[in-house]
This record gives sequence, structure tokens and C-alpha cells, in this order.
Amino acid sequence: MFLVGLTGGIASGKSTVSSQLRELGCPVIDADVVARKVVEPQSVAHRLIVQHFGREVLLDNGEIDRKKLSQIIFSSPEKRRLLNSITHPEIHKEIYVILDVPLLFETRRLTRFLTHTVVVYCDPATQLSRLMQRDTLSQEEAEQRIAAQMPLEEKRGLASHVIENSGSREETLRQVLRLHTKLEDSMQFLLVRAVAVAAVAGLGSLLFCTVRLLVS
Ligand SMILES: CC(C)(COP(=O)(O)OP(=O)(O)OC[C@H]1O[C@@H](n2cnc3c(N)ncnc32)[C@H](O)[C@@H]1O)[C@@H](O)C(=O)NCCC(=O)NCCS
Ligand SMILES: Nc1ncnc2c1ncn2[C@@H]1O[C@H](COP(=O)(O)OP(=O)(O)OP(=O)(O)O)[C@@H](O)[C@H]1O
Repeated sequence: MFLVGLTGGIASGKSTVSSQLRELGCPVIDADVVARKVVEPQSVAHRLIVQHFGREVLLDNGEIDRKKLSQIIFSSPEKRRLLNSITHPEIHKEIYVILDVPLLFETRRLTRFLTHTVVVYCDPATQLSRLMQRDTLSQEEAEQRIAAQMPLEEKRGLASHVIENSGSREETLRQVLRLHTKLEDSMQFLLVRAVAVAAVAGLGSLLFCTVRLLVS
């Protein structure tokens, strides 16, 4: 599996190329589309934009007036940084992808590319009866299929998160909502850590250069 970042300057053709790739069957996340979604009315980013840029950047229907906001931020680096500091954390929170792979731990190759793994667990009796019912299988046939995979107990031990799905769909949804929040928080943490590492690295090279200058 590859994770590919696509970029380029404004109007260089990113959307054109990404939609061509999408037509070839590649799943694509367009950050500009995400950026539009995170500033919809009632969102955190919308509230902060109004707080910092005033109601004059709103259209009559309450949506952000993108033309007006563009004029402001592209003529002032300070305002652009301010808008970025509001929108980027919200955009990054939205950009995570779920790969649904039954044999994730059996094949193992994929796991090194993943930041988190989630195992959906249900007790063995529930698993057996759900499989027999859904695929109209005899008990023997169902047991054979279950035995072709790593036992769920073992998978549970390897996961970074577990969803317990022996109960109702509603109980599962409650866990999924908690997981979603956790994943979003963890994205934030990773970003903050990346920025901190970059800052420390920057400081390190600055010190190195200063010492070299002083020595020479
Ligand atoms: C400035 C806004 C209102 C303009 O909206 P509009 O619908 O007219 O354009 P759209 O969102 O499609 O952006 C068009 C292009 O402008 C460029 N651009 C957008 N924001 C920025 C920025 N903060 N700094 C530099 N270039 C930018 C990008 O090349 C982008 O592809 C909007 O882009 C925005 O809210 N930007 C802040 C969020 C952001 O950084 N988005 C970029 C994706 S991470
Ligand atoms: N090969 C091409 N031939 C002719 N027109 C093109 C070609 N590629 C892109 N365009 C046109 O150029 C414009 C900019 O392209 P596109 O919107 O794909 O760029 P972008 O990099 O996604 O821009 P932005 O950063 O503003 O989102 C669009 O009007 C698009 O239709």
C-alpha cells in the first residue's frame, strides 16, 4: 500500500490530475474540499473566523464569503497565518482513512504503514451464529471458515483499539463515536509532535551554525 501526497502551485492542475486519478479508481482526499467542509456554519472554525475577521466575511445565508476572505488573506501574510492557524488543525483532524482488511494481521505486510489498528471483536458463539445466518452455512462449514483465520482473541491482543460488537448496533455506534474522537485527538497529538520535532531540529541547526561561525 502506498500513501501518496499530491501537490503543486495554485492553478497548476492538482484538481485536474487528482480527478483523473480518481477516474482511474484511486481513492483521493481533496484537502480543498475538506477545507470547505470544516468552515460550514456552526463549526468551530466558522465561529473563530467570525470572531477574528468579523461578520463582514459572511454571506447573507451565514456561509463564509470565500471571495472576500481570499481578498483579505492573499493581501496580508499575517491574516493568512491567522486563517491557517484556525483552519489547518480542523482540516488535519478530518484527514484519516480507514482500511477495512480482514487478513490485516495474518499477512502483516500492511501493518507497518498504519498508525492505529482497530479490531472488531465479538464472542465466538455470536460470530458463529451470525456467519451461519448471513451466509446460510451449516455449523461445520462456518467453523471451517472461522478456523481459516487468526482467532479473534489473538487479533484483539494485537490491536491498538478494540470495538466490542457482541451487543446491539447502537452499543457499537457509541463505541465508534468514542473511537472517532480518540483518532481525531491522536491526529492532533501527532501533528503537534511533528511541529515540535521540526522546531527542535531547526533550533539544533541554528545552534550548530552559530557555533561554527564563532569557531571560524
Ligand atoms: C482562502 C479561501 C477562503 C479561498 O477559497 P476558494 O473557494 O476561493 O478557493 P479554494 O479553497 O478552492 O482554494 C484554491 C487554492 O488556493 C490556494 N490556497 C488556499 N488557501 C491558501 C492559503 N492559506 N495559503 C496559500 N494558498 C492557499 C491553494 O492552492 C488552493 O488549492 C480557502 O482556500 C481557505 O479557507 N483557505 C484556508 C485553508 C487552506 O489552507 N486551504 C488549503 C488546503 S489545506
Ligand atoms: N492540461 C490542461 N489543459 C488545459 N487546461 C487545464 C489543464 N490542466 C488544468 N487546466 C485548467 O487550469 C485551471 C487550473 O487547474 P486546477 O483547478 O486543476 O488546478 P489546481 O492546482 O487544483 O488549482 P487550485 O490550487 O486553485 O486548487 C482549471 O481551470 C483547469 O480546468
